[in-house]
Amino acid sequence: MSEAQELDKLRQQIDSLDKQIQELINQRAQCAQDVAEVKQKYASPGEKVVFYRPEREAQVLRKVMERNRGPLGDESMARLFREIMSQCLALEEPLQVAYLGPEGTFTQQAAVKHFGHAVNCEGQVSIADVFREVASGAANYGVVPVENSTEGVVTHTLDSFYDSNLHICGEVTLRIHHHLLVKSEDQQITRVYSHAQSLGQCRRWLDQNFPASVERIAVNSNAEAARRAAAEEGAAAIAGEAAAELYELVTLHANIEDRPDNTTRFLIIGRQETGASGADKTSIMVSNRNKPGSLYQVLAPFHEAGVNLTRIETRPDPSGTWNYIFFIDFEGHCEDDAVAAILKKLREIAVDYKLLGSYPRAVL
Ligand SMILES: O=C(O)C(=O)C[C@]1(C(=O)O)C=C[C@@H](O)C=C1
Repeated sequence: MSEAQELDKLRQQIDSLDKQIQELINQRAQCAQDVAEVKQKYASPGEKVVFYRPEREAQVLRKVMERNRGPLGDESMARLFREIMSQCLALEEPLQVAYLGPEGTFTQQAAVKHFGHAVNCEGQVSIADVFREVASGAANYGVVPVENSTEGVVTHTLDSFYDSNLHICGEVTLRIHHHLLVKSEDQQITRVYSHAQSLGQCRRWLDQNFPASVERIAVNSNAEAARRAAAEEGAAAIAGEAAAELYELVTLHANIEDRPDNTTRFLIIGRQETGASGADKTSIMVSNRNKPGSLYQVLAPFHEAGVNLTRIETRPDPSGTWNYIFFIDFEGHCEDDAVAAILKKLREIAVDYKLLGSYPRAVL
């Protein structure tokens, strides 16, 4: 057989498989439409039907990864299903998602990683605006950064939960690669723009590669930094690929983050609580009297029940000087017996306590 004949034979196979895949995807989409009808049928009069089910999506993606035998990798296969499910959900209800913008930020990338491409993403100016959009119902869900493996906590996000009734219904993690971006290669760089967190994530690289006379200027977002680098002579930006593409910048140095495993975790916030997926996390905020042993009192129930803490963060309590709020993340769902018993104990002993949400552990 000639090359052309061999290729023709294989391509016929691909055409036939594509036809079957396409038919199956449409059958799946039809099922999702039927699911939507069932959800509507059983809703109480006047109840707002919740079409998006994060726990079910996490289960679907985990199953895809578990049964995958290749040659496509587990994550690549899950990303394909992520998109199929995104399109299926859009048939049930087109979701509005508010994210910390503007366009080109890592938070936008996180939103797409979590929801797929079939949602309407709207960039917001601040974390407070993301919370407001979701609380007012203008957006179904919001995406905000909460911590970075190099620079630590995003305090605005944690503080926003203090007087909000929104729930955490998901998390996404994103490997963050920063690049030094310029409008053209042949200019003298006199200042570098970026978000304060990103300047921190590239501190050592900046120290080694630029003299102190090159100003480091913190701006609202990496995308705003890229916009300035595109507009101003002598300016460079530290930002990601999406911002570089959006503002047509040249990458002078790639991957300049100090730590190669630099990762940011984002939260999905919404107005509904999320059911158990089988591999979940719970986030709470709790404060106790400022006296010896008060943190121990809060943590003891976790130790006694053998429940693993994944993070603990302390923030000043806005209602009293030198009082503190602990933000605690741990494994398990608030419907699990062991977790429910811990939460009951905390409600009894703590001065203030709020369940921020139980949600599926990040799959992708
Ligand atoms: O199972 C559901 O509740 C569905 O609506 C179906 C489906 C899917 O396509 O698998 C779509 C959207 C939901 O967020 C979860 C899953």
